[in-house]
Amino acid sequence: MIKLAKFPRDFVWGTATSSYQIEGAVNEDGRTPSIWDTFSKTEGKTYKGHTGDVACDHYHRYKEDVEILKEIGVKAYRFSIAWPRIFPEEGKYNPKGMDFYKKLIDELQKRDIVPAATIYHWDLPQWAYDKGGGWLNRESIKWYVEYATKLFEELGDAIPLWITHNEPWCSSILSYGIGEHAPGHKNYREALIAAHHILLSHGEAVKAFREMNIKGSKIGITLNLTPAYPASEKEEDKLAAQYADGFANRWFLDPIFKGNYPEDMMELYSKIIGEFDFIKEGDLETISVPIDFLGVNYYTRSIVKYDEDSMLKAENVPGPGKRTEMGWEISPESLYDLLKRLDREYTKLPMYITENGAAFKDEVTEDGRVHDDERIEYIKEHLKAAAKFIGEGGNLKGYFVWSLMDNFEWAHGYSKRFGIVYVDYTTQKRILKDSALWYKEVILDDGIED
Ligand SMILES: OC[C@H]1NNC[C@@H](O)[C@@H]1O
Repeated sequence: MIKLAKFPRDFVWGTATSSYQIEGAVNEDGRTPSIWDTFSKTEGKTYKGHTGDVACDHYHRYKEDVEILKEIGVKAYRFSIAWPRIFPEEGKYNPKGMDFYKKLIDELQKRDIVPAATIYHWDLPQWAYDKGGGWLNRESIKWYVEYATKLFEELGDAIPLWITHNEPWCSSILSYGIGEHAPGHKNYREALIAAHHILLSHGEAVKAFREMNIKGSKIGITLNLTPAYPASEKEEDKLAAQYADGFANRWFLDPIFKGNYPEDMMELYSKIIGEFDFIKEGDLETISVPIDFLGVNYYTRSIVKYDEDSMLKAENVPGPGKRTEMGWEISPESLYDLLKRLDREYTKLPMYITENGAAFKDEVTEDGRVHDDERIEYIKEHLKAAAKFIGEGGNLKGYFVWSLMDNFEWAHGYSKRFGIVYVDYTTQKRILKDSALWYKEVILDDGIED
């Protein structure tokens, strides 16, 4: 068989999840509600009112799930830590909450699986939101640094890869501006304030991490990035793509890697939100403190045409490619373009694809299997794009499939399945889909064969 794409021997093959999406046990061992507990219980916010109350019951089944990770043969496992388990109230540390993660890490270490921990994957403690709107309150930075510092103290060098935030675009723009995610605000000025404080909290946590000098551990941030393409060669469509790129990507990449917000977007946004009075002296220096790696979450691209009436002067145009169950166009070549652009314009640091994957209509067939050929094809094509980038000298060090298992897909509830492991939510039975069996072979071969 010919090898389609070969990866380095030390390439980090992984899968990813997050606390609120898989753990359940929302009232156990001292955990208090997060904004997602509140949001998912608010009428009309999630598909059929689905919540993370039980999810995949991972809090009780973590040993079984780590055994599945071993069976698939992953080298690393990316999970997130639930802030409301660690600090159920402001300033009140909860050791029982930390114990769960110590047991999870212990199970991973016993199987030589590298833990990669995301500090914040959207489950802000409700108490933080109740104090001035959570990320709208500049005090959130202090609360976050206290939380992160406790994690560094208790888990420190047991976690070789620390990720400060997952997708700040989602925890700010989607959550405070568009309103699709918790806390469900629809105020663009608030969205930019939240984004600024989240980025500041990232920088302050990196500074705290450096002061603790944790041997063998690295720290970075994960951004969801969506390359934007003009619908035509018309200048106005190119301008639309520039704004769409600024909206999705540069508003976060520039402060982190260039120490400034993008001028064109500042100008565009100033017409909408007025003064940027929430940006204080020294903030951008903090946000742009050096990190060790960049996590890239990639799913799809956008194609836009000029639209005079829209805030961003851009209107999405459907692409020609096939779509996933999320309606996202499948565009592996755009992942290659994205990685090349990051390398060219932003950073030579190591990068990890910390999420890539797809939702498809998965069914358990007569044979008790899930023949998810579309997901295999999706992952294969994106791995080929990654291999091409590496082959050209790109500093890509790893790839984490989103997701290890089907889980709570936020506003879509359990209606969208991203896992390479199927979860029967009535029995909590796990079934390795064909994609998990295929991924196992890819990991064994460090490469893809057709
Ligand atoms: O939409 C799929 C995934 N995208 N990134 C963040 C995760 O929490 C989502 O489930």
